[in-house]
Amino acid sequence: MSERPKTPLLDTVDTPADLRKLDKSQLRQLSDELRAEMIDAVGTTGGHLGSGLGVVELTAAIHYVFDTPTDKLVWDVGHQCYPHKILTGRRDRIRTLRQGGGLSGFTKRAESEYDPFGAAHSSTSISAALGFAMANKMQDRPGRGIAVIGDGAMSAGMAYEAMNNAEQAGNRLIVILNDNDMSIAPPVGGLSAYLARTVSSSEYLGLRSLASRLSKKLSRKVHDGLEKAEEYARGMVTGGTLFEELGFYYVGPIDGHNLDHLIPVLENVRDSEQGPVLIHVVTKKGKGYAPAENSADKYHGVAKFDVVTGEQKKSKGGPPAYQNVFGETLAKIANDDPRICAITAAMPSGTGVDKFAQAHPDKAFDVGIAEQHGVTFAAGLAAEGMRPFAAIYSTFLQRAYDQVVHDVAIQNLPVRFAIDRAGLVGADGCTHAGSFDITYLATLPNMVVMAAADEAELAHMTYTAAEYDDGPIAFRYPRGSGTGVAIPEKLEKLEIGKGRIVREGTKVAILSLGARLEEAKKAADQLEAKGLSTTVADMRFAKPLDTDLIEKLMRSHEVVVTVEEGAIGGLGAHVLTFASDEGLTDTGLKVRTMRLPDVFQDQDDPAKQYDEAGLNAPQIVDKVLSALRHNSTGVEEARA
Ligand SMILES: Cc1ncc(C[n+]2csc(CCOP(=O)(O)OP(=O)(O)O)c2C)c(N)n1
Ligand SMILES: CC(=O)[C@@H](O)[C@H](O)COP(=O)(O)O
Ligand SMILES: [Mg+2]
Repeated sequence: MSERPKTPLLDTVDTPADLRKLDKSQLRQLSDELRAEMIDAVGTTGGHLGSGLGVVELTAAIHYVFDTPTDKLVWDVGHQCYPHKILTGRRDRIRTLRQGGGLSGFTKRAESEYDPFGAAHSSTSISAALGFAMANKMQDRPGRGIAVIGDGAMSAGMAYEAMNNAEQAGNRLIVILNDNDMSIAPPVGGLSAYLARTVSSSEYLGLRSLASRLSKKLSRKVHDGLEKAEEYARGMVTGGTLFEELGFYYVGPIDGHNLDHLIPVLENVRDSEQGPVLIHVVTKKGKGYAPAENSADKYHGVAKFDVVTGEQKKSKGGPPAYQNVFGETLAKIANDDPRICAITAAMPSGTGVDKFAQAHPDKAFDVGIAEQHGVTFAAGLAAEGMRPFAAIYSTFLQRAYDQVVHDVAIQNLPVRFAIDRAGLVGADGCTHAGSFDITYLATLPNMVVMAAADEAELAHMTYTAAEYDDGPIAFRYPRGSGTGVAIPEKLEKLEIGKGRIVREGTKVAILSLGARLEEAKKAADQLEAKGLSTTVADMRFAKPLDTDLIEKLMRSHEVVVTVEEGAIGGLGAHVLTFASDEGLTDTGLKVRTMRLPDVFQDQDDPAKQYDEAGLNAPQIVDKVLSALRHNSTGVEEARA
C-alpha cells in the first residue's frame, strides 16, 4: 500500500470557500497537492484519470475566481470531475469512486450542491449552463452558467445547437473549451484541425497582449461590423472566428496549466459586462503523471494501478473481449466483401472498430462524438449499396434514436447496428447502462433485433448481419468478455427469427435472450435437482419472435419464464403479447417475465448489479417456484 501523498495546503481546503481564503500565490502548491491526491486515489479505485489530470489547475482556478455553487459549474461528460469532487467536500469519499454506495464517477446532482447538473453523456454542458444562466437572469438572481467542455465533446452537434442559442444569456454564460487535442482516441474532423491551427498559429497569449485584446474585444463588441472587418484585417483571427460568428467573445488560446494566466483571464471575464464568452484553454491530458502523459490513450480509463510504476492491475488472459470478437470477425468477413464498412462515434477501441480498421483502414470511419450523424451517414452508405456496421454502445445509441427510426427503419435501409455494452455495465453506473435497446428497437417495424448469448453467437450474428440486406438489423452483446467458448472458424448464417433449444425438459421452459443464458442453464440445473424438468431455449431474436418455438413450448410446459438483460418492453412483453393474442394464456399456463428493474441502478460490481436486478440463477428458480405455488385461481399458496 503506497503511502498517501503529503498535502498540507490541500488539508486546509474542504470547500471552495476555504480555497478562496488562500493567496493566489498558493494555488500552484495547492494544484500540485491536488494532482498528487487524485493520482493516489485513482490508483486505488481505477477510473477516468487522464482527463482529470488535465484540469487540475483549471478546476482550482474556476472555484477560486467564481462564486460556486451560486455560479453553476457544469462539467461536460463529467469524467474529469475528480479534482472538482476533492475540492467540493468529497475528498473523504474520493476512494469510494465508482463503487457500490460510493461516489459516482461523473457529476451527479444528488451528490452535491456543487454538481448542479449530472453528466456522463457528452456535449450537454453548454445547453445546461445556458439553462441555469437564463433561469437566474429571468428570476433576477445572481449566478452564472459556466460550462467546461472538451475538444472531443465539441464534435457533437448539440454543442452548436446550444452556442447558436446562447447570445440571449449575455455575460451570464461562460464556456471554457478544454482543448487537450484528445478525445478517447486522437480527435477527428475539421473542428479538431481548426483548433489545432488556432493553437499553433499563435503563441499562448501573453498576459499583456491578452489583457489588451480582452479590453478591446469585450468593450468593442458593439461596433460589430467595423470591428469584424478590422479583426479579420488585423489577422486577429486565431480560432475565434467560428465562435465569434456564433455570437461569442473568443478569448485564447491560453495555457490551461499556467495559473498566472488563468486567474487574471477568469477574473476579467467574470467582471466583464459583455458575453457570452468562450475561453479557449489548452491543456495536456494526463498532465503531471508520466505514465499517463506517455501513454497513447493518456490513461483515459484505467484499472487500479501502482502509483510508482503506473502499471495497471488488469486481469491477464481469459476469454476475448466481446468488442474484439466483433471487430476481428468483421475484419475477416470484410476480406471477402468490399461493401462492408464500420462506423464508430469516437469509440474505436471500445467498440472493436480499431481491430477492423487495422485490416481495412479505408473502410473504417470515426465520426467523432456524433452518433446522430453516424447513423444517418450509415443510412446513406446503405442506400448506395454498402454494408455499413454502425458500432455504437447501447446507451450512446439512444442519442440517435430518431435517426434510427426516421432515416433507417422507415426507409428499411440495411444498416447493421453492433450494439456493445448492452445491459448492466458496472462502474459507469446508470448513465452508461445499456438497458433500453431491446425495447426501443424491437418496437420498430422492419427492424431485426438479435442478442448474443456468448462470443461464438456474436461471431455468427456478425456474419448473419453482414449477409442480411432486407432491412435494418441489430445485434447486442454485453460489456466485457465472453464465456471462453470456442469461436468456430466457419461462421453460421442464422435463420432470421429462429431460436434454439439448448436443454430439453418437460415441465418448466426458460426462454433466455442474450448473455443471461449461463444463469438460465444454472437455474435449470437447480430446478432439475428439485424434480422440475426444465427446458432452456436461447431465443436469439427479440424480433422477429420465433413464434413456432414459443407456441410449442407453451403448449407442452406448465411454466414459461422469459429472461433478458433489458428493461420492460423487450422480449417478455413481445412474448406475452403473442401468447395473449393467440389465446395461449387462456389455458392456465403460468407465464412470468424477468428483466431489468424499473429503476436506474447506480454503479456497483457487476455481480452485485445482477443480484440487485434479480437476474441470477437463484432468482430465476424462485420465480419458477413462486409461479408453481399459484393455484388455478391465480392465488399464491404459502411456501411448503
Ligand atoms: C454521447 C457520448 N458519446 C460517447 C461518449 C464516450 N466518451 C466519453 S469521454 C469521450 C471523449 C471526450 O473527449 P473530450 O471532450 O475532449 O474530453 P477529454 O477526455 O479530452 O478531457 C468520449 C467519446 C460519451 N460520454 N457520450
Ligand atoms: C466517460 C465515458 O463515457 C467513456 O470513457 C466510458 O466510460 C467508456 O466505457 P467502457 O469502459 O465500457 O468502454
Ligand atoms: Mg479532449
